[in-house]
Amino acid sequence: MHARYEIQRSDTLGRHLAAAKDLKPGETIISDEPYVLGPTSDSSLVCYNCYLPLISKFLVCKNCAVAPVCPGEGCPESLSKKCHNSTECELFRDLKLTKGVGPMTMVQNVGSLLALRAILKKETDPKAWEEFMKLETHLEERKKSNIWEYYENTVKFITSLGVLDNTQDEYIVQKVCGAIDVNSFEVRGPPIPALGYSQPLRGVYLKASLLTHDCVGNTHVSINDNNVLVCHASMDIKKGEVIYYNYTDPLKGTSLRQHHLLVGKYFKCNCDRCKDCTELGTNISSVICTECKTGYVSKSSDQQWTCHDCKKQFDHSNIEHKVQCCSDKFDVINKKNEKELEEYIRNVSKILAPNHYLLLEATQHLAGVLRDTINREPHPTKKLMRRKLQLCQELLPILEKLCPGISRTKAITLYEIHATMVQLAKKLFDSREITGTGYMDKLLNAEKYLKRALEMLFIEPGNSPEGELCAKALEEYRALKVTMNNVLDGIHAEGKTYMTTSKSE
Ligand SMILES: C[S@@+](CC[C@H](N)C(=O)[O-])C[C@H]1O[C@@H](n2cnc3c(N)ncnc32)[C@H](O)[C@@H]1O
Repeated sequence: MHARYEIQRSDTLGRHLAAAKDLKPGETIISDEPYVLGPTSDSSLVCYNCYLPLISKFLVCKNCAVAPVCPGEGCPESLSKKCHNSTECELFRDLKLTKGVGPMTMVQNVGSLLALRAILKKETDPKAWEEFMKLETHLEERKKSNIWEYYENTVKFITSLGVLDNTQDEYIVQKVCGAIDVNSFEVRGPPIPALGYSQPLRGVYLKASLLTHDCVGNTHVSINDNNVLVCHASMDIKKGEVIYYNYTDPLKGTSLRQHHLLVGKYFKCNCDRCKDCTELGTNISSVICTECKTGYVSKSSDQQWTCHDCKKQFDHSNIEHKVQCCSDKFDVINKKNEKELEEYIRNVSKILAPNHYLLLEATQHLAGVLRDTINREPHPTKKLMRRKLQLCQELLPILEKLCPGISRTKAITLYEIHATMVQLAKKLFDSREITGTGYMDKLLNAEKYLKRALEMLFIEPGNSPEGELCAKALEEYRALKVTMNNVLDGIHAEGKTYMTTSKSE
């Protein structure tokens, strides 16, 4: 395979990746095995082998007699990744024999397992360790912050094991913790049986850790069941252009994204979106002007809140207090309750710009609640379907701007639009509110959304929720084709020919 990227270095970005050739959307740029994988630093006890939570009982690995593992029959067969592998097991056995390390020490230090595993690679994979130690750590900034103190327990624990051999133990352990914090990716843990969710893990990937950030990325990253990270181009990337990955949530406003980057990654983002107070015309952080009542008030780079239309300037504490009140209100409402979400949207729409991130978040929750109701009820109403469709269609143009090209949230939104269009069209046809031709028009329109969703979902790993959605969407695509043929047959049976009457909805 020809190299798709090259490593470059600049004063502002440090080491980063640039395209070594023109890259097409969906093209694989990086495929990367984890250097290290493990529980987060604030994790409760999990099995060292499969990462399922150990709630009240656990066994100890038979060989090393140190690592806490699943009780009963052991780890589920399907989770055969063996994260507590034979190399680690032997190292732990040595620690038991030479240092008297017991299982309770490991139980108490599950939050330091990732750092310990990263350090043990020094012996087992010295070349990778060398690369790992070159990662950005921001050690000087960390020394001056609470994070240094936060990791003191990890320093104590690892030092007590005697796995490092010099007086620089504290420095090395803090450096390892810094490299993990600055460079790790969130990895989905195994689904917890009966609960249906997974605990997040963290993984460091040496190649992917060189991806630099932009609030509008040009890549799509997924991590498959074997914990292999795959980075695809999400749009056209020309040879020589920087390859970006968005470290933050694209549906959050600039202040929140910048705070996240500053606190967790130690830099101030200066991308085009961050420099534009309208955030690419979305006004995702803006409020409605109380002076002219129609314009949007946004914060410019000089921290001044100004109405784009009437130019009135507002006191920052006043606006920020208003937004904070809307955010506090959102925190306390029941996000599974349709009425509460509708009321919240109605109330804050009087204060916040229509695409404000708080409204987008409420919209996403409400669309999810409506989806569940529509799929659960035997006879969901058209009103419910139309409302869900409206919410998803409001979200789509924002996603097109903030996540151009291939995007997971966009794929899910497109899929949901298609699903509701199909359900609504069937209901209208069954109640004879539309003719066969009208039904066909609506199905063709839904098919366009489904095809776009599928184009994006195809690159998702098989066993991820998105991969499962891809399989479901493919089934529904086949079923849609069958329905369309049946509808066409019905039209022909009436002696008519089908000619589309609408372009799109
Ligand atoms: C995951 S590392 C990326 C590789 C890193 N540049 C290096 O030299 O090893 C993340 C760090 O890269 C730097 N970085 C990434 N994106 C940046 C950006 N858009 N502007 C400034 N610095 C950035 C920051 O120092 C950040 O903490």
